[in-house]
Parts: sequence; C-alpha cells; structure tokens
Amino acid sequence: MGKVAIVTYSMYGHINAMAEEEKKGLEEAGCEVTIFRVPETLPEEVLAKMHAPPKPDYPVVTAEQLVDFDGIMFGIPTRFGMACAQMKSFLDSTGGLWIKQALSGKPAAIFVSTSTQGGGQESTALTWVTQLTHHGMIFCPLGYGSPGTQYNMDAVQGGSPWGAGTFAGPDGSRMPSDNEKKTAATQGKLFGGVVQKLSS
Ligand SMILES: Cc1cc2nc3c(=O)[nH]c(=O)nc-3n(C[C@H](O)[C@H](O)[C@H](O)COP(=O)(O)O)c2cc1C
Repeated sequence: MGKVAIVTYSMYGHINAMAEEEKKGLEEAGCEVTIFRVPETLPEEVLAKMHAPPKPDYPVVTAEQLVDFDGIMFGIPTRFGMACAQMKSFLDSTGGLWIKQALSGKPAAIFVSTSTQGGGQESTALTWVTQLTHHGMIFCPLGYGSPGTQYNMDAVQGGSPWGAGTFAGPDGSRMPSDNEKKTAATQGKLFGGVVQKLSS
C-alpha cells in the first residue's frame, strides 16, 4: 500500500478543506494518507491580528519524516503568486535530505489556494516545481484528468493543469465549491494511482 503525506499550510482553512478531498481520492486509490501541517513561522500576536483561527489537529511535519512516504502532495496558499513563506521555510529545512538526495524519485503533486481569479493558481504551482526539481522528485501534474469539472464554464472555479485549486475570495469567506472539491478528489485518486504503481 503506497503511503502518501499531504504537507500543508493553511491560515484560514481553505487548503485544509482541499486536503481532506485529496485524501478521499488517495484513499480510493488504496493509499494510506497522513495530512501534516508545516511549522508556523508567524508569532501568535500577528496571527491574531490576521484573524487566523486555531490550527487543525494535524501533526507538524519534520523534514526527516518525508523519507518514510512513497509520495508527497503539497497544499499551498498563495502569497504574491508564489508559495507562502511557511511552506518555503519548511522546504529550506530539507537541506539534509537534499544533500543525500533522499527524496529523489518520489512522486509529488501540488494543489493551491488563492484569494482571487488569476491570483497565482498556476504560478504558485509552477514556481514550487523548482523545489521538487532540486530534490529530484517527479512532478505529477493533474493535466486535464478531471474533465467533468475542469471544462466547466458555468461557475467561477480554481484549479489548473498544474493541480487542483480553490478561490478563497478577497475577504477569505469563500470556501471550496463542489467542483473544486471534486477536482481535488480526482487529483488525489490519479496521484494515488501513480504512487501505487511506483511503490509496488
Ligand atoms: C501576504 C499575503 C499575500 C497574498 N498574496 C496573494 C496573491 O498574490 N494572490 C491571491 O490571489 N491571494 C493572495 N493572498 C491570499 C491568500 O492566498 C489566501 O488567504 C489563501 O489562499 C487562503 O487559503 P488558506 O485559508 O488555506 O490559508 C495573500 C495573502 C497574504 C496574507
């Protein structure tokens, strides 16, 4: 059974909601899934000023734990069209793995959250591929693997061939739509299939 880590950061819960859908799809593909969160880098007083709710009950990931998994998904909220500093800070802590190329050959996938349309749905994922590349990981894009939802033009929705995505809205009040959740679950199932093949 392929073991998958979903490594997340989420300030307001959008990435968490998408991670739960990804997990459903991964489990459908027969994978064993653990959702982690990366260490917070902001002080409590700043989080309070940003109206961040309490963190979910996901374990905080350490770099060394990644080695135990057959595949890794990264759930990333956008900051200025790229990954948030918390995710980058965590990846910066993986230098010890990088020098040994301990993650080389592991499949990886990405899903994102942005406030606005065009706010970084694609650029957040594509700039994260640099992290995967230096580790020798295999980027598994969604492509158009969820045509039923990705070709839909009747509603506003996040996501791209780079991976599933959601729009949080300018004030963060919009939670993932049914289409976005379906795309995330399908991405999980497709990625889970790849992990199963590579780990068997
Ligand atoms: C400093 C900062 C920069 C941001 N930059 C962008 C951006 O470039 N584009 C965008 O659409 N949203 C941007 N956002 C909004 C976040 O992406 C949004 O809050 C996040 O996707 C919500 O997901 P979460 O609840 O899982 O954290 C930014 C937020 C902050 C605090």
